[in-house]
Order: sequence, then C-alpha cells, then structure tokens
Amino acid sequence: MRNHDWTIDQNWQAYTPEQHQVWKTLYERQTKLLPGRACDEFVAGMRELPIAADRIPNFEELSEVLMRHTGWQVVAVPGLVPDEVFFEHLANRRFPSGQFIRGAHQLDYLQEPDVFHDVFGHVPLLMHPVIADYIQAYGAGGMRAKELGVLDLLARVYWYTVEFGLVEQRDGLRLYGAGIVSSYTESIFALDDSSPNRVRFDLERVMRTRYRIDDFQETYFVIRNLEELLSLAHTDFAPLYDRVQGQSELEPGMILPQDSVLSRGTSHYHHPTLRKNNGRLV
Ligand SMILES: C[C@H](O)[C@H](O)[C@H]1CNc2nc(N)[nH]c(=O)c2N1
Ligand SMILES: N[C@@H](Cc1ccccc1)C(=O)O
Ligand SMILES: [Fe+2]
Repeated sequence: MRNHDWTIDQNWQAYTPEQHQVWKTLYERQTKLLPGRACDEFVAGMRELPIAADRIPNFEELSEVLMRHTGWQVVAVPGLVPDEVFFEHLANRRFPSGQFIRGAHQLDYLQEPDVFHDVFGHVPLLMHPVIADYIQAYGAGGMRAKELGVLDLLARVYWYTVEFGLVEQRDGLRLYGAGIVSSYTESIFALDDSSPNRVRFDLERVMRTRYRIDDFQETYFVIRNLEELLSLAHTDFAPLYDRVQGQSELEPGMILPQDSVLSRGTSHYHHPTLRKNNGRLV
C-alpha cells in the first residue's frame, strides 16, 4: 500500500532470482563501459556504496551509507510520482527511487525510471556534497517554479544537468548525467566524437531548450566542474523566468551564433547501430 507521500515498502525479499539477474546483466554491462567515461565523483561514490552485481541494492543499506556522508536517504516509489511529491522528497534529502526493475526483454529502454536507472544512475553522485546540495535545492526550486507556472523551464535545467550533463575533467569530457550513465547505448553516443552537439552550459540558453524523452539528446551541455552547479542553486531564478518567457523556445538540435560550441554533431541519424537500440532511459 502506498503512503501519503507515495512511498512504498521496497519489499526487497520479494525480488525474484530473474529480477536480480536483470540487475546483474545491466550492472556488468554498464560497469565495463564506465571507466574513462563516467566522471571521477561518480566512480568514487559507486565504490563506497553497497551496490554490486549480484543483487538489487537494498535501500536501507544505501540510506545508511548516504546518511553518513551527505544526509540523504533512498525511498521506494512505484514509478513516476506527481511533481510536487517529487520536489517535497528532494527538498528533504530523500531520493525517490523506482522499486520495480525492467524486464529482461526491455534492457535498453523504458518509459518510467526503475531501480536500475534511479540507483545506478543517480545514487552514486548523491555521495558528493555538491550534488547532494544541488538536488535538494532543485526540490525547493521546483515548488517555487510550480507556483509560478514555469516548471517546464526549470525541468530543462534538471534534464540537461542531473539527467544528461557532461563535465570537463583532467583527462577529457566525462559523463555525470544519470540518464546517460545508466544507458548502455547513450553512454557511448554522448561521448562519441562525431555524433551530438556539445555546447558550453549557459543557464538561460538551457531554460529555452526543449528536450526529447524518447531518443538520444541531439545536444549536451557541458560544465567545467560539478561546483558550477552550486552557483545555479544559489542564483535566484525568478528574474530569469520572466526574461526567458519572453523569448522563443529552441529546438533540441539547434545551435545559436552566440553558443560556445565544443563540438558540432553530424546528427545521430548517422548512427544506425546505436539508434537501432533506441537506448535511452527516462
Ligand atoms: C519536473 C520533474 O523533475 C519531473 O517531472 C518529476 C516528476 N516525478 C518524478 N517521479 C519520479 N519517481 N522520478 C522523477 O524523476 C520524477 N520527475
Ligand atoms: N536557484 C533556483 C532553484 C534551483 C536550484 C537548483 C537547481 C536548479 C534550480 C531558484 O531560485 O529557483
Ligand atoms: Fe532520473
């Protein structure tokens, strides 16, 4: 039964051997891919958490470690929850994770966030103090944006950072967005030399940019380091919302003359093998 805040019991004992096996398949495939692709903070967080190949992680065990490091918890939800419920959890340092796991026939794409996307993709970075604070601030900002009727503008900031962000590190571009690090095909696509556009992150530009939930991103926005996100958390978005609402929306693959372009994609339609898998997770 669901509680008033949409949480449910993870009911860990009820996962079947087949479900643990799906986790294992996804975990092993992704873990091989991430060295040299995922950012250092993701790798460090993963190392310190009770997340392993053999079984779906237990949220109480995750919460215990997270709580010690950054004061976060993981709570189970049945799937997507209403915006205001989602924000209320984040603002209180509770990360709502899908309880269910995708079936063996849908390893590469599903509509709703499951335990693999949420735990493998999001939880490692919640071990980092900067991301811990950023996502909490997003929860609080979400409540404000909802009241102002500008949630679509704020949601784009989350999408192009927490879900699909790239960061520059010592040895090159790295992934930090959970939608990428939890997707086999998109974690290749996003760093591929020739496929997508990569543009320096600019807050108002991102707020204007629509996104697609059912295919690889045509454009990724690149930050210099994770600390850059904290300055967003501390910026008052209200005046920006006013300004951006007066401007036109931008299509996902568009490049503007004023953009700082790191690389210009040849468009993913040139990528038949990756595209075939349609490998994005929401
Ligand atoms: C805008 C907002 O971030 C988004 O729509 C919310 C809604 N509810 C959700 N619910 C869950 N479980 N996970 C999510 O990522 C979201 N995203
Ligand atoms: N600082 C934003 C909220 C926010 C926090 C973190 C990420 C994105 C947005 C505001 O004033 O509403
Ligand atoms: Fe997500």
